[in-house]
Amino acid sequence: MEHTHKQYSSFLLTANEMGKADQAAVMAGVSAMDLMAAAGKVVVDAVVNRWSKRSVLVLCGPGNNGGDGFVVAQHLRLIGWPVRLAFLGSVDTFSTEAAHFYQAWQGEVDTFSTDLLDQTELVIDAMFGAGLSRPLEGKARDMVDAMIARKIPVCAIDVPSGVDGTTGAALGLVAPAELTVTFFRKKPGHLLFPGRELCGELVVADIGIPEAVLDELTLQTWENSPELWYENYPWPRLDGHKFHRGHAVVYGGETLTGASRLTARSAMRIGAGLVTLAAPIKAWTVYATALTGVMVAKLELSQESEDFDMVLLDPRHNAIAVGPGAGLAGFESIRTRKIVLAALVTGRATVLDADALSAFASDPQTLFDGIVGPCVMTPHEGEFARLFPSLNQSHAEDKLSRARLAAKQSGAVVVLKGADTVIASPNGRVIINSNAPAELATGGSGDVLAGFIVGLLAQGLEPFYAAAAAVWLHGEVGNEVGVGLIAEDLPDHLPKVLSVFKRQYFPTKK
Ligand SMILES: NC(=O)C1=CN([C@@H]2O[C@H](COP(=O)(O)OP(=O)(O)OC[C@H]3O[C@@H](n4cnc5c(N)ncnc54)[C@H](O)[C@@H]3O)[C@@H](O)[C@H]2O)[C@@H](O)CC1
Ligand SMILES: [K+]
Repeated sequence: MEHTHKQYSSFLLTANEMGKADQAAVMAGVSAMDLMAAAGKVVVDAVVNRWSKRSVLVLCGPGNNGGDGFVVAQHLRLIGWPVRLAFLGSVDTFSTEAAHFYQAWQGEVDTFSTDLLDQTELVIDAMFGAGLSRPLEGKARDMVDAMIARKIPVCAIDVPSGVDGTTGAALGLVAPAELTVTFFRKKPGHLLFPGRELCGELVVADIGIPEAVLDELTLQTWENSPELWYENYPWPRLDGHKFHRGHAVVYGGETLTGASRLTARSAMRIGAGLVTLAAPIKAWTVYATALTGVMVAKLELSQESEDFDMVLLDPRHNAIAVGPGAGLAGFESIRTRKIVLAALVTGRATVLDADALSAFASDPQTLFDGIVGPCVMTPHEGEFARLFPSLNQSHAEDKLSRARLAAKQSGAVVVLKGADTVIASPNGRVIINSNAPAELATGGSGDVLAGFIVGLLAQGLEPFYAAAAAVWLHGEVGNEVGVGLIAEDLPDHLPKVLSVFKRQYFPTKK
């Protein structure tokens, strides 16, 4: 991805990068004082937009987040809101700007005590933002404890205090916000759980940092959005032919035949020109009866992987998916491994999901060594832990870093699934997805995603974009179907979602 203007809005900045953007803005002539004044002002705008006049307690911490709090308090006071302010720091260690707004505050500065919550209807959480380095302790912790117990509505500045803006981790106790106002761009922690949930509604406001500062940063993280990949999206061409739209091959297992059928149907729906489902002979009739638009190839007993090789001899078969329903019981595991390695050795674009990943739990390196071409792996957390034991959750790495390291280690694009799916490329670029509804967490949903990815790979989209586009469309279809969703609905509602997407991004295309 180049740093084109179109992609600017989906950039995500870590706390460190945000600091650099801030410095670059100051170098470009924007005053730090103006930035803090603007930050406070946009928070007030968002507060007034959401709540009617009520008694407010502004909790200010020792850094610039606290400085923003002083600006907010003063503005709210000027428009007639009852405001009290408590400060957990010392003006002597405040930055010049924060000290300026401390001086400008015309009200009392109360000592930091939970008694202040008694007459409070709204808390402005200006304790810690991007500078948080450890869990809250002492008075700050007691305050958060009391805020949680009393369920007082909170508006957080930048992040709810205690949330790491870069990783979304909660460093200890956090009072969830109803509204979080952040500046310039989102941070990964606004999208990654638990941070995402703790933020409540998120408002991203302009505070006068020039867009051009982004050119000075080497950014590698984006929020998933069609902005990133729509220009590459493979729409059917009028002068096209089904062979121009690729030919996906999906391996179907012997027992759970529903999984790979969903994958094959999804690959068709997303526009693969042709789809062949290759299945062991025992299950062949099931597939042949159930599938209409999808061709079914027979893999003879005991020579399934050799027959699979034969299917792949046809150079038009340009994308392969293995995993959904592939099988792990007894010898099936060995067969699944052989099929995976047969797919990979062709060097063609391959999606590996579910059993294709778990089959290599005992020696993941064999799998990684086999990856010689474009490959997308789509583990959920359980599969990820089996394949990357050194990166699993208990090792305290955040989701972003784990996905990034896994992609580097394996050489594949890694789609680490969940409510906050992360798509990582071996070259370090990462996209966080944010449009998936809870309804998508249902059996078969992953099989559909694998089908969307392989269908896009068949049409020539590069793996990182194919994964991102598929994950986004999967989320959109989930939203379209909503409550009561079952996986079968997903491919069949895709046409509607695609036509909305097409109208929005390609208004002139027929
Ligand atoms: N980046 C930007 O462009 C702008 C940022 N602004 C604000 O500045 C904030 C960042 O300011 P800072 O870098 O000063 O960081 P913070 O205000 O988050 O806090 C930093 C201070 O807290 C201390 N600290 C960290 N964790 C602690 C803990 N658990 N217990 C006690 N003390 C702890 C640090 O030692 C440091 O003194 C942002 O979150 C935002 O609210 C705005 O003022 C305007 C512009
Ligand atoms: K905060």
